[in-house]
Amino acid sequence: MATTSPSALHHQFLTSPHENGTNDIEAEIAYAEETLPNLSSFMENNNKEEDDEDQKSTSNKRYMALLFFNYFLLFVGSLSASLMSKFYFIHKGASKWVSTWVQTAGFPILIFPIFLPFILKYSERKPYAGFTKMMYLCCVLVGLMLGFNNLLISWGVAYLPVSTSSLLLSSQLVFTLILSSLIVKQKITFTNLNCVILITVSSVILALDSSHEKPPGLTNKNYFIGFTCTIGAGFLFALYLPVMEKIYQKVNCYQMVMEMQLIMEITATALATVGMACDGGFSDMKKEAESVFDKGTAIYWVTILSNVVTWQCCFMGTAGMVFLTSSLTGGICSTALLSINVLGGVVAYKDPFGGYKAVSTVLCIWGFCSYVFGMYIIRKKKKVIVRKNSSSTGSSAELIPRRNSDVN
Ligand SMILES: Nc1nc2[nH]cnc2c(=O)[nH]1
Repeated sequence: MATTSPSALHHQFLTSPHENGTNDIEAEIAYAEETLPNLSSFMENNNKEEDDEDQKSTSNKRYMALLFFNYFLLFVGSLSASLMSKFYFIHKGASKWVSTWVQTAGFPILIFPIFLPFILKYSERKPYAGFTKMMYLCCVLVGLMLGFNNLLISWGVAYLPVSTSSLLLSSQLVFTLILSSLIVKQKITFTNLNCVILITVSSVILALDSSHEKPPGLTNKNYFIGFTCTIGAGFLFALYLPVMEKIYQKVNCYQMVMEMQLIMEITATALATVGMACDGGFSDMKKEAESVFDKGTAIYWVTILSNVVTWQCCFMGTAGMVFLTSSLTGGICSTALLSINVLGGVVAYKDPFGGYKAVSTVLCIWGFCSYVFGMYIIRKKKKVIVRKNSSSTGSSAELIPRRNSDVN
């Protein structure tokens, strides 16, 4: 526990970077002071909180395991959901409502991570303990936003070639950078700007390469609808991420993130179910299964089930990434995967792979790796400063405010 007063520690902490010459860290700390004017009281609270298990604190033993698990879910979920959605459309599936509904209809899977730890007495916390009415309301509103996003994505995918929709969707990264700087005060740094530019350029190259893939029957009206819907989805997803980060600032346990996700997905599924019921989606599904899908009824249902499960992995991974890192990192990971999904198409469906796609993939991997490396360096520098301060003051307190946007 700290033996020096928080304000003295704070002062000493702010002066130490000069000795190290680590000006970027100094700027980040000054920024933390600006955005958290009551830093001394924050540090007192921080000390009190030390005993509580904060699963998003990077000093938590299980942080890295949870981070890798969520990234694995996002990676596998995004790649397989994109391949399975494509499989549905390639084999004559055509309902926009069905492709919207499958994105969140896997919400019952969330019951396992939410209730099993309590039932098996692994955790003493009762599911939904500590939830306020406001939190429920926020989850329902975010769920509606997610439901509209899924609907817009389905309209975009139905009308536009994959290349065009992936180009338009990559605009979500620029929106995410802007909206997260407004909503959660995400700092715009060289590292994140460089990554946003490289991944956006990578998608532009990809789209330019395959712009000739425009289907012959696509009318101007449908092109306009697809274009507007995809840009709208990019904007909604870019809003969804920092809004989730804002909500998670009040949360320090992963289980609560899954509980919130369950409410959001039930709301999004309810929206899609109403749409399905009003617009003949359920009868479309039956008709497609019995006579339209060219791989037969059994494979149709397997495709629907695979879509449900893979989309679920994708959303669980996204929520976990935003909780453990930040909305911008979550957005970067999701958008970088859009380009990687193209490689999935090359391997699974023998899509052509030329020079443009190769350059695009290299840029995307470069942008993503340089971002991860930049984050690693910043964390390492911060650890050194904290250790120096701890040894010179005898304090064991974690002096850097644990605010994800500052780090990510
Ligand atoms: N708009 C949008 N919706 C998604 N749903 C899952 N991933 C994404 C994404 O990257 N963008």
